[in-house]
Amino acid sequence: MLHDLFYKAKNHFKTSKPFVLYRKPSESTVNGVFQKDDVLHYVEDFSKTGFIFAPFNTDDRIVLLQSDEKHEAEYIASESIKDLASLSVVQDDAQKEFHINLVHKAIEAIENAGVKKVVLSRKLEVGTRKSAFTLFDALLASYSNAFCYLWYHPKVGLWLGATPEILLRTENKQLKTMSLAGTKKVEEGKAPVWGTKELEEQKLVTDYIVAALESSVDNLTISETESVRAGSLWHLRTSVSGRLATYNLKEIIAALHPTPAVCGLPKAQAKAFILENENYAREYYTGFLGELNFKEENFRSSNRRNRENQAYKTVKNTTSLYVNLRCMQLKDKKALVYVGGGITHESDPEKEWEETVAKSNTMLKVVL
Ligand SMILES: C=C(O[C@@H]1C=C(C(=O)O)C=C[C@H]1O)C(=O)O
Repeated sequence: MLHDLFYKAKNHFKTSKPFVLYRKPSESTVNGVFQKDDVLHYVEDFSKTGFIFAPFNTDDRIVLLQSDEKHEAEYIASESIKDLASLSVVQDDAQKEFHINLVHKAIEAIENAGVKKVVLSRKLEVGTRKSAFTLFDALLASYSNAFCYLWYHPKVGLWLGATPEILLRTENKQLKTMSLAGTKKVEEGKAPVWGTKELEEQKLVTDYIVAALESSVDNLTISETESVRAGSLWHLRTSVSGRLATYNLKEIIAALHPTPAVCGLPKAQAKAFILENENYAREYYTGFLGELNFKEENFRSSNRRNRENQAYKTVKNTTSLYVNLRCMQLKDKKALVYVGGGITHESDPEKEWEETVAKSNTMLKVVL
């Protein structure tokens, strides 16, 4: 039962032991991975099994939560959670001015320094008395097609999120990823109409992913681009899939992360711009998280005529990683909410600010 899973996680939290609770997009199972001690393990070569939590900056190390115990429970919507109200958050004028100046600076770098796209972000803080578990429950209730999680390590912190973006999924050598970018607010009853700015910035991401995978993935298939809804926002999404020539996760992740959906193009220049000009550390925001090398058992039976019923087992190696977006960190009774957006030569600074405000509502709706 979900109650028992939460109870177990709460005990882990009280005794300062690492755990993660998560539900994959459009699934009803809530999974729990529990580590028995508070050792901080790191990913070395992506060969181990566990739940990983990676920062934006690839110079920093990736945390591996060891899967000493795993439990799961079915999510049943709780009656107590009402539809989320629309929000009015007091605007932070200083942050707005800083962000708009930052966007201007990026547009200058795009016009003069050969940068094509850079994703700029900020962190906002709001007080909250709600517990991490209440917030996670609200995420589960509100965002059924997102990857919802609550992650804790006493030596790292407490993070929650509801992300719409897959970094990659592998099932043995079969690989799936996506290019997700471009943002529009949902107007109920209306289909989104995309402008060239969004179409171009999303295509940059698709082209980058295809180029990054081309040499190591066979039968690369690229879907049509479609509009997908994430809470009260629309995004553009193209799915990319294929078969890995050799199973080398380290190489594939290094080729993909950080994609221009969260960093920019060219990658090194955009990353340098971000690290130099955003006035805070992203930490795990725009990093990635999820299951690494989980074993999935499949039972198949072949009942040919009246022969003996042979059941046999195949074991699949699966990895499911998500980009850490629409997320927050809980610290000292405060929610630190992280939001950003892609800047191109067509960006309007005021609109870019508004886009970050709209994205912040995904978390603020459950916090406030
Ligand atoms: C950077 C964020 O989102 C990313 C940027 C988007 C954009 O620029 O339109 C859209 C989806 C994500 O790829 C965020 O949510 O903070």
